[in-house]
Amino acid sequence: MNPQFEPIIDGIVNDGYGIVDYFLTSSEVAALAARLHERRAAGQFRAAGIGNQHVTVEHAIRGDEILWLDEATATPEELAFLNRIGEFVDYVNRTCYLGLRDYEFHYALYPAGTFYKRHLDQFRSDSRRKLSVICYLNTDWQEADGGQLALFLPDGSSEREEVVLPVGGRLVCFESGRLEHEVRPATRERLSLTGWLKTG
Ligand SMILES: O=C(O)CCC(=O)C(=O)O
Ligand SMILES: [Fe+2]
Repeated sequence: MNPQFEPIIDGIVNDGYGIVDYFLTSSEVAALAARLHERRAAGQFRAAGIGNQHVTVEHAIRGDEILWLDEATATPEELAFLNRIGEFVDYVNRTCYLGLRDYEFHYALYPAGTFYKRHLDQFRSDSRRKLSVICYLNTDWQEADGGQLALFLPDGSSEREEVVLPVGGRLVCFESGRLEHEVRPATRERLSLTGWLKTG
């Protein structure tokens, strides 16, 4: 029983999503946010696209800029993050038999006023993404800053909305093929590491 991993799994099983605060310490959040800003200043970020076969940039759907993490060029704090995710993957495989084999993560930066409209994370042509994981890298995020992640949870024949503030160090996880969600606009830049735990 892992005190950080177990509540995430419990949340997914019981509520349709898992959430844990302080997955990252405030110094880890600050270090990763600093790496993000350095890499963006170095021109490594690109506007995020839609789709996986024909990728297009559609600002009316999503306005974030992203950079995929690559172990080969990762800094110590990025490697520490990926290793922690690797431990979570091993834990999920020991306790849930999802058969996860791989994971991929990108930094995301939403400039103030940008958003990501309601969507599912699984591609129609590729169902290997099993769990979506988002870890926020914001310092001092307040309710008035906006930028909520809204989760649309099935509730009998209708649905219920849960909103999550992108507080630094907080991790949210849900089933990629099941849970529709959206990112609401914020009044300030909104930072995260977002990724997918995949089969095959
Ligand atoms: O940043 C978030 O809260 C969610 C991001 C998201 O939905 C995605 O990148 O697919
Ligand atoms: Fe998403």
